[in-house]
Amino acid sequence: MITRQLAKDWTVTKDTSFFQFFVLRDYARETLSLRWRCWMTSYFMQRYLTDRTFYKIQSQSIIDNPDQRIVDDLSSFTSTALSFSLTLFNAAVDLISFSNILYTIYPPLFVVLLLYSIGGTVVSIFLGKGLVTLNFLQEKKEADFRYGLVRVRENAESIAFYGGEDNELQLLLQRFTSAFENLTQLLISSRNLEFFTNGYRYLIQIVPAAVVAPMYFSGKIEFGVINQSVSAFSHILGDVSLVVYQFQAISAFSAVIDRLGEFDDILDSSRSKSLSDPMEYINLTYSHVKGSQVLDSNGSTPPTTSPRLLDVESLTLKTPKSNSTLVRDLSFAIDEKDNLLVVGPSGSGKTSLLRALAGLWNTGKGKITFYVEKAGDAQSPTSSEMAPVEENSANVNEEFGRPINSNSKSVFFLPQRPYMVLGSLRQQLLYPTWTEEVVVSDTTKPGGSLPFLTQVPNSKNVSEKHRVPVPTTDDLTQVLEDVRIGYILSRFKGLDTVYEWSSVLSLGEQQRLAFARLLLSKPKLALLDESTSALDEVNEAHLYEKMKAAGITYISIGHRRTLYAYHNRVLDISSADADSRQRNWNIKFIEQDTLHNFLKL
Ligand SMILES: Nc1ncnc2c1ncn2[C@@H]1O[C@H](COP(=O)(O)OP(=O)(O)OP(=O)(O)O)[C@@H](O)[C@H]1O
Repeated sequence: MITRQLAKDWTVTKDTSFFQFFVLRDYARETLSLRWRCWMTSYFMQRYLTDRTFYKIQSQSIIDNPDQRIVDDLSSFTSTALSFSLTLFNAAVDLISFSNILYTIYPPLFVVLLLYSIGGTVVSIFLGKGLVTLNFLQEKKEADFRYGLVRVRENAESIAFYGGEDNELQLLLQRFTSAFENLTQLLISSRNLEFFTNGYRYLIQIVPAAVVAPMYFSGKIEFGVINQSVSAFSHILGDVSLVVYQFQAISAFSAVIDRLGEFDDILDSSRSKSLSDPMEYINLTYSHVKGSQVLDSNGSTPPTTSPRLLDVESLTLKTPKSNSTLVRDLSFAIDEKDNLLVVGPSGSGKTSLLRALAGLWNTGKGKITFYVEKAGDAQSPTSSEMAPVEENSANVNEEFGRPINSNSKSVFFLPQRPYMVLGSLRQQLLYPTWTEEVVVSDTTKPGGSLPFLTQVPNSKNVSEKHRVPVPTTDDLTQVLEDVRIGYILSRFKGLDTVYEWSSVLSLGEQQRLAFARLLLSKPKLALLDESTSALDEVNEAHLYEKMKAAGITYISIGHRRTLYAYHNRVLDISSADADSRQRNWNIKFIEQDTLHNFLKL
């Protein structure tokens, strides 16, 4: 009795262990897939955020929804690729084991089975050939729909002010309907394929028994061989019919591969050359050599002996795709403490000039040279201390003569729309000069970290890369006082609480926060695109005074007359005439008298 109970227990334990094996196998597969995804995600993200590829993709609308490709496609690629490989491996082992059995019993049965499966595969491919495209479109449409919802969340206040809920609802419904219609097509195609697959699966079940039974009745084989042949037959049928049985999953997988392949090609091409690949381009360089100080009667070069910061030579700037000329043959130079105001009618190309200076646009021709260090150099010496070494072309792509990453912290750009990062107030202030290294804890190892994410080569290491000490809490508090938004510290309970800053701060406060970043970063040259447009004149004057006191030279774009008071020259760009070869700009010194007249008007 006891022995029987023990034997039963042992059998139960044995069965349980057998099933535990499957649990462990699935766990191992999922873990492997997760790690693979982790590596691929950091690999794709790193290339996406290098060389401003994200900007090129977005501004030139090169591919749809890169975010969805990084999140969803990579996830389903890694998990499906692994489970397919295991399925293929199992099928191969199964096929080898059972082919021999079936072939020994009755070779023609084996041949019939092979022909049947080849025929089935051809018909499935024919019936389901539209599924890949439909799956590709489904991914795109679902992502478009989700992006529409994200935009509503991001622009909640503007939509609420406009009272645009009904329009938003219609736009979102359009996107959803489009996804729904495509999914309906997908379901119909899948249904047709499924009809065939079911027929294919059951039609042939009877064949092995029907073929082998007569052999049993004629005494050629034993009864057990019939069962053996049926079992071997169905195993081999499953193995050689993988394409037929899994066609829907395979078509979804190929859609994912197509989307990722397309994305991968874009990321690769962006690395080797510009995505637009024009014949002519603007040559942007960062140099350690002091610029020559040629005096020019038209005011494009100031008569000073201060160190040179920027040279713009014969710059003709065009829009990226339409190739229409915005600025023709522009030349000017900026020395230290030489503050330039850029004015002109709306749409004349003022922001585009800044885009060219930042290296975001290179369509056109001419040369831009910054005489400052690029990011990652040792702590900046003053310009007068700069050694007259040969031109620094380290950040210029030799092959194509284009900047690889000229995001020098000696030159600081403040864009027209203030940008608030996701995070705490401290992170807002440290952005973009300092950043904390990403360390993601590995839940499988207490206190461990995932190696793939921490080894991203591009992640900035504060202490080594910038060698400028990270501002302390006191520095951050002080700079908030300097830009007159010290009060937000008590309102938002210190520097380390996380809010949706673009929603809880007014536009003017966001602009002052952007100036706080600038003052902390202490660049040599700041390029400001209507960066005080939301501020009152008193605050505007205060911020310009702070910049001057910090020894920052600046180029500003703006429409306000009050801005003339903080600049010594003005570059006036007029709208370019497509038929004319004349230059459409002029540059003048701002005389105090002229200034007073202006301000009086
Ligand atoms: N990505 C783009 N592709 C093609 N054309 C563009 C692109 N971005 C802007 N433009 C066009 O380039 C022209 C100049 O734009 P830009 O933003 O430089 O004007 P702006 O002088 O700064 O105007 P505003 O004073 O209104 O800000 C505009 O006609 C604009 O439509």
